[in-house]
Amino acid sequence: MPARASTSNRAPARGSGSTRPRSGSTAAKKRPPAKRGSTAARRPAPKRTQSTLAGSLWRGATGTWGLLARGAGAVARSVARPEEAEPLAAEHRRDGVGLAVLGLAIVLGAATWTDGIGPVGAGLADAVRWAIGGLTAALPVVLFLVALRLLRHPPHPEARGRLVIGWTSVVAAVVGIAHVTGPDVSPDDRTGAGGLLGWAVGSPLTAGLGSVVTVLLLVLLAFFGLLVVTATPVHQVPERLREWADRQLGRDDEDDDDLEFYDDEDEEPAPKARRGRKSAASEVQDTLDTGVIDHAAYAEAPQAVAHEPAAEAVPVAAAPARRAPMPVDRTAPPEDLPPIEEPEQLRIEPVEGTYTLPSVSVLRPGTPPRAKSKANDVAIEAITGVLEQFNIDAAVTSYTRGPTVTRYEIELGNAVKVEKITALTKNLAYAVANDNIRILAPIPGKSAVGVEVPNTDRETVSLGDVMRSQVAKQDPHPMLVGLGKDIEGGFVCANLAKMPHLLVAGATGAGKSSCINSLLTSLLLRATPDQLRMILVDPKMVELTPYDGIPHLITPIITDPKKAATALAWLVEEMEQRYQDMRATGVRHIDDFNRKVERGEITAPPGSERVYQPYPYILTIVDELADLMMVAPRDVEESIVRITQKARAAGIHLVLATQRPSVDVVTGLIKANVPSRLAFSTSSLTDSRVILDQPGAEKLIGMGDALFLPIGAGKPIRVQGAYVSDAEIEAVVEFTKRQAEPEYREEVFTAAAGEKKEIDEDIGSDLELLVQAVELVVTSQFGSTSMLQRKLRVGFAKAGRLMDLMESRGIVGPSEGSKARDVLIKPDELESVMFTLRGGQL
Ligand SMILES: Nc1ncnc2c1ncn2[C@@H]1O[C@H](COP(=O)(O)OP(=O)(O)OP(=O)(O)O)[C@@H](O)[C@H]1O
Repeated sequence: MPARASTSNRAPARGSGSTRPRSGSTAAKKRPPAKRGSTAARRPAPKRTQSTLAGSLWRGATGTWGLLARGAGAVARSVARPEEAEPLAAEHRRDGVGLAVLGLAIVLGAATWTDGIGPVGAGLADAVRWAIGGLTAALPVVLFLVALRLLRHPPHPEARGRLVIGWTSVVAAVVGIAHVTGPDVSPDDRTGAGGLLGWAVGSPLTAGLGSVVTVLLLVLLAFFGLLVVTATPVHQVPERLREWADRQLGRDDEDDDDLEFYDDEDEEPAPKARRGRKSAASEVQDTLDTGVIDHAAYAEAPQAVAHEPAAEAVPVAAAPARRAPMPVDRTAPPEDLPPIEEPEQLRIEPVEGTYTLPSVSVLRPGTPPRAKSKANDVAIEAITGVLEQFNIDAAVTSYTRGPTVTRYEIELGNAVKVEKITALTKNLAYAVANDNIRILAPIPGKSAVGVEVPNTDRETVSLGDVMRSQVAKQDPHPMLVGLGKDIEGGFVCANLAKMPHLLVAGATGAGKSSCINSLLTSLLLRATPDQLRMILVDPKMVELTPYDGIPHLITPIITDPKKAATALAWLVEEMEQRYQDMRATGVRHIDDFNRKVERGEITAPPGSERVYQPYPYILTIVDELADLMMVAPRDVEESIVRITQKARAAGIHLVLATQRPSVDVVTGLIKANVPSRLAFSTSSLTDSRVILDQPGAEKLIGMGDALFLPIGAGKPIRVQGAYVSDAEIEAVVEFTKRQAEPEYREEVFTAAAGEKKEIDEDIGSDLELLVQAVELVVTSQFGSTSMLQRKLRVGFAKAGRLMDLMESRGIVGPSEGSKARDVLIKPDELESVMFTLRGGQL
């Protein structure tokens, strides 16, 4: 249990920061024992056999001499080259220097303030007096403080240069001032004023500038020295003084007894007692060496963990017993369910006869989950080892094992910064031998830091298990889909109608297609064609082929991106139509509309030839958004934005998948309107940011490992995607196909063309001329009317009309007098513009 480590425990760890070996045992291993040991063992044996008295004496003398010589040599070498000698810890060297300075303070104090000192001490005091004059009287106090500082604080090698410059300036200024302002002294006896040093600093300045100016300059030098020593820029002086005063006041409240426990100071801030112990001087120095301390955080830290003090932390071995790793309700074993009988969406008539949903028993069960395995114990040991090596007061208190990763929960001791764990990400990854670890600091909703480590023995989550789980059973909504299992082993389902639109993205091979298969299979298990209609867009031509011919389709699977753009335009029209009906009947959601139509509570207005029918949900799945965005970026983006902004109430939902989550595919507008995101493993942090607006997906490990960010959630949840095999898909699809035929709606492709016909009227007989004009303007990126006159051999009036037609279609900007107009279309968008101009035909 890594409760606060004692000083003796810390020593070797500090050593680890130096170039010397970290632990004694390692040091022992690294020293070359073979040389010393073997030499010592071999040498005496042959000599003992032929010894005489004289010879023995001679050998004894030479041996003793040799030993002494080797000992002296070793000491000399250790002083000269400590890194090659028997290691002396940095702490011991610093303690030695501190004690030596303390000894010097005692000697000088005795020599200066008393008579009880011998000739050596007196001589030393005289020499010091000769060097710095009257300031010698204060030197023992200064040396005492320096000794305290050395003994109580860890070294800060990076501050050494600054401190030397600062203190040199201060000392030079003080002895200089003492020389100028002190009594006149003879060159033979400078002991009264600033001594030899004072004379060296003060006399040249006084000779050149006069004593008043010299004193002023030396005061400035002393001030500069203090600024350097305290690492305080001039503009921060008031702030630092205020902080210092605050600390002084705070310290006055503390119990004086605390001061007695004043011991070593270490990087780890300790609880209240430690704060009390800290002298103002040491706090100032901490501030100087480490930058401004966040005192608010410092004060709050003990409270943050007050409910669970470090002393009561559960030892690692007991951790799993203390916490139930899995919530029972969500991980209850899946069970066979009858098909949903009372769906929320109302039936409509197109399917003749009764439509039976496929049974979920068609889907196979997955690997049985395991609450723990040997791999978990090994990982706990590795993580605990890292915490101990770095002397962090924290412990692995429990863990939750998911199908793909296990999350180890680390609880921190008092006043341990969370950043200390996050800074160790690489060391933790090294210790568990996996570079895909993810740190959650903290775990949302918990006072613990989470370390997610991939399981070496991962489990497959089958869609069958998810759809048979209690979570799925409790919600009979036809749009409920099985997503997978979360990190705690709980099943995760999502209602597509509530999302209301979903972006699925991730690198190739990360598990998107498997996810879309799971979504589609879930829907086929739950929704009849009366409840749900689909438009499937599959520009890759292979991914969605198994679903060809299912009765839920409104159109055959669309593989042509241009046709997909047209279908999206139709969806916009359909949405508007539904809105008009809802407005006319005063309902706000398609579910209410359907319910009221079913009950006969609303009918079409008198005089209208229409008969209201319940509307099915419409789900459009685009398997590769990038392909659509390449063909007709503007139209596709516009349709998607219009659908996503309003379609929720109209029962129209989009699932957009892409393996290229770049900003030109998932544009800002699309992102802003598709609030639910499912990110599979991405190849870069940038991609993760595009999908989730935060990092994380780049740390996923593929094969269905995903981060799910549902609408309104701040933090994504980690989910292992459900897997459904091709055979299972085929079985489900076959079952649905036997029930009913798809009823394709021709208007999906003709409606948009019809709309274009109106545009054609506007263009009239000038279509071919306009097409040529657009081609000219877009390829040359030069919107000039006179160019059109020249190249198309038309008159000024005709060229002007063509230009106006182009302006009305957003191809060129408005007229700017005699200047050429701005061309708003790039050459690579030309094809889609032509397609639109020609009324959706090539
Ligand atoms: N949820 C899952 N559970 C287990 N294995 C999975 C899961 N999802 C994907 N895999 C494995 O990963 C492989 C690739 O997955 P998939 O084809 O879904 O990736 P993709 O992201 O769609 O790739 P692409 O963009 O190239 O189509 C699958 O063949 C399967 O073996």
